[in-house]
This record gives sequence, C-alpha cells and structure tokens, in this order.
Amino acid sequence: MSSVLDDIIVGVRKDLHERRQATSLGHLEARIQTRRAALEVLPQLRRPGLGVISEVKRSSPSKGALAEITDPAELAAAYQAGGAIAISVLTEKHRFNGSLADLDAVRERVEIPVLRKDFIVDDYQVWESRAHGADLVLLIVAALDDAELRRLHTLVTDLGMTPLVEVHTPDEARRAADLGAELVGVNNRNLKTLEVDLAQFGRLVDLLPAEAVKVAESGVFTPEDAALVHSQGADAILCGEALVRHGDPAGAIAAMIAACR
Ligand SMILES: O=C(O)c1ccccc1NCC(=O)[C@H](O)[C@H](O)COP(=O)(O)O
Repeated sequence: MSSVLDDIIVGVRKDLHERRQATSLGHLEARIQTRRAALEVLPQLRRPGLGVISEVKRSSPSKGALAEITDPAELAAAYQAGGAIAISVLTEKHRFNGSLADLDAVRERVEIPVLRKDFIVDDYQVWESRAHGADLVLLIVAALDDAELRRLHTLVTDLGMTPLVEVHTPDEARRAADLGAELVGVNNRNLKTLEVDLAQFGRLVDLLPAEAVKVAESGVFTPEDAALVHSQGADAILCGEALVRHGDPAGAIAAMIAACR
C-alpha cells in the first residue's frame, strides 16, 4: 500500500514534468547568473539560543486548510520582525497550496535566508530552487535512495545553498551522518502515517553527528515545546501551524526565543 509520502511524490513528479516542458534547465541556469549568492545560515544557527525557522504553510495533508495567507511576503516580514532566523516556504501545490510564486514573493521581501520546502527528487528542482532565490533546500531522506541523496546534497552545496537533511528514524539518522550532513532536521511527524510525536527529536538526537546543527521539525506549538527540544539539543525549530494560526506570529516567535535564553 502506498504511503502519504509516496502519493505526494507522484503529484510532485507530474508537476515537475510540466514545469520542465515550460522552462528549460538552460533558462534556470541563466536566471541563477543574475542572482546574488545564496545567504549562509549555519554560522547564525551555531550561535547560542534558539533559531526559529518559520514556515509559510497554508494547508497540509494532516490538517487540511490552516490559514488563508493571501500575502505570504507580509507574513514572512512579520516572522522576520519577530526574530526568525530563516523563512521556510512550502512550494508544493496539491497538498500544501504553495507555489514558487510564494518563494519569489518571500525572497523579495525579507533579508534573512529562505528555505525551499518541497519534496525534492530531481536535480531540476535544485536548479529551480536557486533560480527562485532559495538559500536552503530540504532533502527528505525517506524520499530518496542513498545515491539520489548524495547527488542532490552535492548539487545543493555546489550551487552555494545549504541542504537541510530531514530524518525521522534511526536508520535515516545514520544515513544523514554517513552523508556528512552539517544541517540535520528531525521531523517529529512521520510522513508515512502523519503521526506527530514531539518526543521523536529526543529519541534521535544522540544518533546525529555531534558537530551537526540540529533542527526539531513539526509539532512545536508553545514556548514550552520549544524550550523542551532546545534543552534536548535542538539548535533550531521549524515551526509552521502554530505560527500561521497565531494572531501575533512575531510575538509567538519572540516568546519561543525568550523561553530558550
Ligand atoms: O504537515 C503535514 O501534514 C505534512 C504531511 C506530509 C508531509 C509533510 C508534511 N509537513 C511538512 C512539514 O514537515 C511541516 O510543514 C513542518 O515541519 C512544520 O510543521 P508544523 O509546525 O507541525 O506545522
């Protein structure tokens, strides 16, 4: 039986095929030449305290519609004002109602690094991410075999961006370590069943390379949640639903950072 992740990737490959027909790789390469270099994020994430990677997320397979978000750039500006270290933009369209236009709008508006959050399975998407101004690209270990993971990780790095390597199981944590990943996210959400367990970060943290920057992803709702994963070794959190549903996202980010001082 196929998992939620498998179903998402079927749609992603179909969309990718259409975009490839519309925009050649050569066009993306030319567009990259006009962009300034990708921003670094690792030095900031290595500083003491909690980094908050704040996500622009309209809907999700687990919860359906979360927030309308008519102006993603405005939301990203609020995130930046609250002290976010980076903005994550979900660009998948069928399940998350995101787009590359969202990435463009956010990139134009904020000065901090921007993560392209999608289901990356092909080199084309990496070129596309840089062409649209991404500084970081998510690589989900569960979606890739070792050869694909290594190839995409190298390409992201070669284009000057930072790969965020996402794991959920001990085996995936080992694969991320073998890769020499410098930025590793533990997703507390199982992308095959959609179950969320905030304790997953604490279970996996010791399996990650000591020198890697560690991100706790998903299921962080309160300053107390943020303080818990920070006390377990999270340098940063990746937070979506709690912020898009909050009336004061800047204040919510500031409160999470304050709880980890
Ligand atoms: O959010 C989902 O339901 C989901 C389902 C299947 C694949 C990925 C999914 N989400 C992507 C993410 O990992 C989250 O958007 C991100 O970590 C923020 O999570 P949260 O703070 O719980 O919104």
